[in-house]
Amino acid sequence: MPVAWNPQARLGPRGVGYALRSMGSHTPDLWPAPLASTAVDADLRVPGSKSITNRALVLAALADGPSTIRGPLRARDTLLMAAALRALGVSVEDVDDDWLVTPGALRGPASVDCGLAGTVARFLPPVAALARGAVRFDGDARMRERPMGPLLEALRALGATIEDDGRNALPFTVHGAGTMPGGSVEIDASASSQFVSALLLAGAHYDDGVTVDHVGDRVPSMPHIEMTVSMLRDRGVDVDTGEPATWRVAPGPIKALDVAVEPDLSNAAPFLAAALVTGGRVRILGWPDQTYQPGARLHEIFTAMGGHVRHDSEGLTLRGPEAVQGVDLDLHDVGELTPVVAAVAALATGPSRLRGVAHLRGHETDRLAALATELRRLGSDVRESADGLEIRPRPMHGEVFRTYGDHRMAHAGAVLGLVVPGVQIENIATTTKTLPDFVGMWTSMLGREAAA
Ligand SMILES: O=C(O)C1=C[C@@H](OP(=O)(O)O)[C@@H](O)[C@H](O)C1
Ligand SMILES: C=C(OP(=O)(O)O)C(=O)O
Repeated sequence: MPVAWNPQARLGPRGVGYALRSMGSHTPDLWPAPLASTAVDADLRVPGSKSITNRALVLAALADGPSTIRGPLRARDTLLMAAALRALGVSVEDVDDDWLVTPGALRGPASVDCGLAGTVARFLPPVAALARGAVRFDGDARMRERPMGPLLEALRALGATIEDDGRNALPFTVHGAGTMPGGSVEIDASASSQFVSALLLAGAHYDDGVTVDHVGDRVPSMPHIEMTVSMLRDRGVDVDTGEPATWRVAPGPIKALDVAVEPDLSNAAPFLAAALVTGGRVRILGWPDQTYQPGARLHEIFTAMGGHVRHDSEGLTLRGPEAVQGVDLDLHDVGELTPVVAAVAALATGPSRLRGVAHLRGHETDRLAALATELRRLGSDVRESADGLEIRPRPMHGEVFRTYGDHRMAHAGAVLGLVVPGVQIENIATTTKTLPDFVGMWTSMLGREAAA
């Protein structure tokens, strides 16, 4: 019989009692999350960053010559981006593990499937406005609900013709005229930093460039905008960030550039969390010295939760503590880390407050509602506020953990399943959005064969 996990028990999450779990047959769409029979001890390499790969693809498509993207992520979000660029007339060829991107005249008619990728849905309409012809955008049912309005309005103000059904959301058609006037625009980017990144990525090809003024509540995920600015500057684009909440991209060429993609540090989060909650050790190989990825904050966050983190030339190593500590954190800048941090918080010895992340309600699912529901289902005491979660750890028990088509919900469930017997994750395949083989990596981290 499965035993319940109890944060108050002195045994702590490393207790051998967790190791027992029925290995019987399971419903095909439910993945029995493996328990850690001992403290995790592993060295891992995670695939390339989604955010860097998709920016590199867009910039290579707009560049003045061919670019090689080394070690790109090949997962649903980036394969959709590559397919969309091909549909627009760009050549994206596989060369061993790399992608060779050769720009072509952007043209419609074309159809773009955004799937559930915010980066595809937000970064490509400003590019499609530069194409000659009609470019139709659509995506998964949930992508039709994710915020798009401020970006579409901004593009219209900059000279684009966009036809939609009056909801200012997917599906819509961008009628590209081959050129875009550009200029200055105000936008409320409080729902997504991707609105700003999108305008900056294409803006150098607009006749007057683009000046984006954010008006509204603070912009989330600022490191992702800094990543955009830095990748533009690496390609010779003049970006002025002198005034707060204003970005100006001067018109001009985007230089072709060969780049190596950093590992995806947000996807490293569940693996590092595995060391934290089992009192083990995980090293992520090739952790960059300098990065704009939000995962850089994991060092500080997991240290605050009791982990011992060391970054050296080999990678980033996390050693788990005897007991995980609760935290009070503003995750506004690094919202995509929230699901995994919430899972660890539910396994802590004290309460946690995660705040500043109202924009997560517009992500792959309403992540605040989803986390509150699923953590409660397993036994936690969770209070959902407008912009965050308060989590009071309680003894947890095995249950179905629903993912709502959200890869990071699946990561959160897997972390819980390491120490809570009997957790079954619905639709683990949703992890392929940004990681081609989460199950394989997870089970090999635990020294097991993949069973899904
Ligand atoms: O630009 C990017 O690559 C991203 C920006 C962020 O979006 P939001 O600002 O909408 O949170 C982040 O959550 C997303 O995973 C990736
Ligand atoms: C919010 C996320 O994705 P997207 O790029 O689809 O917005 C995410 O990966 O956590």
